[in-house]
Amino acid sequence: MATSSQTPFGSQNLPTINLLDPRSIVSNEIVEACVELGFFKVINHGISYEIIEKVKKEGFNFFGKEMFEKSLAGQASSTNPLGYGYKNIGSRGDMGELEYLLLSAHPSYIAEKSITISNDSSQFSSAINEYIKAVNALTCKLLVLIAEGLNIQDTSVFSRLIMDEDSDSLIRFNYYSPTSNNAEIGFGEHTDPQLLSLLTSNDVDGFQISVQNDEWIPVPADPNAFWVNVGDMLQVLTNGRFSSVRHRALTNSSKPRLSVIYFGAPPLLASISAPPEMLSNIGYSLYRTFTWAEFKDNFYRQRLTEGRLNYFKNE
Ligand SMILES: O=C(O)CCC(=O)C(=O)O
Ligand SMILES: [Fe+2]
Repeated sequence: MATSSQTPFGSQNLPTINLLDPRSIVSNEIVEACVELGFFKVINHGISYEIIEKVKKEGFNFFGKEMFEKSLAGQASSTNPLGYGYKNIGSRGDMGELEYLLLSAHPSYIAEKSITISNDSSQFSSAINEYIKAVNALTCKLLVLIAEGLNIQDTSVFSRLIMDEDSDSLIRFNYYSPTSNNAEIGFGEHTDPQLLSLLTSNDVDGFQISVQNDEWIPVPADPNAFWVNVGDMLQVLTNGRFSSVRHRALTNSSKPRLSVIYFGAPPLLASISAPPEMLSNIGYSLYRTFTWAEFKDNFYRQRLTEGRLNYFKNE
C-alpha cells in the first residue's frame, strides 16, 4: 500500500466503491480508502435517482426565493447554527458568497420547519424525509462495512450511534450562485465533525479534498454518486486509524452549484470512545472519552480549520 507521502490519488482515480461488489472486497476497499484519504466515492448505492433529484429540486426552489422569504427559515447564528445562512459563516474560517440551509435530520423537525421553507410544505417534508431515511440507511450500511473491514466484533458499534432516534444528524443544502469574472466562491477548508458525511451535488464541479498539506485534489461532480467524508468522530472511534479529511468547495461556473450533505452524528449524550479492537495497535486510547455534546460545545468556539481534536487528546 502506498504511503501518504507518495499518495497515488488524483482527480481521475479517487477510490470508488461499488456496493454491488462482494461484501468482503467492499469492506476492505472502504477501510483502505479511509486509511489513505478519509474519503471515497460510492456507486451503485441503491438510492434511487428520483429520491435524490426531488431533494435537489426542493433545494433549488428554496434558494430561488426572495431573501425575505428565505429568512423565514430562521437566520443561522453562532448560538443556533440551524436555519438559513448567507455569507455569515466567515468567522469560523469559511468564505465567499455561499448560501446554505442547515436542518436537523429529525423527521418531526423537518415537518415542522417545512412550513417556513416551502410553499408546499408537505411536498418538501416528504421529499426531504424520504431522502434522509435513505441516506441514513446507506450511512449505517457503510459504518457496518467499516467495522467489518476493521475486524471489530460488534459490527454495529458505529452504526448504532446514528441509528439512535436521538442522533444529532443534520442535512445541509449549499448553494453557490453562478460566478462571473473568474471570481471563485466557495466554502473554506475544514473537516466535518460528525462520523461520516454523504455528499451529493448537481453536475457543477467545486468540491476538493486535501491529500497532503496544501495539495488540493478537485473531485469531479457526479450527480449519480455519493462522496463520503470521514469526520472527526470516526477518527476518534478508530483511534486515529482513519483521519478526518480536509476539504473545501470552490466554484467558478456560469451555472449555480447545489450540494446536499447528510452529516451522520451521534446523540448528544453518547460517549465517544474507540472499541477495544482499535486500541491494540498502539495499546492505549489517543483520546479521552467525551460526549458529542462536549465536543460540539468546544468546536463552535473555534475556527473550522483548527485542530479541534487536540483538546480531547490523552496526554
Ligand atoms: O458544498 C460542498 O460541496 C462542500 C460543503 C461542505 O464541506 C460542508 O457543508 O460541510
Ligand atoms: Fe464539509
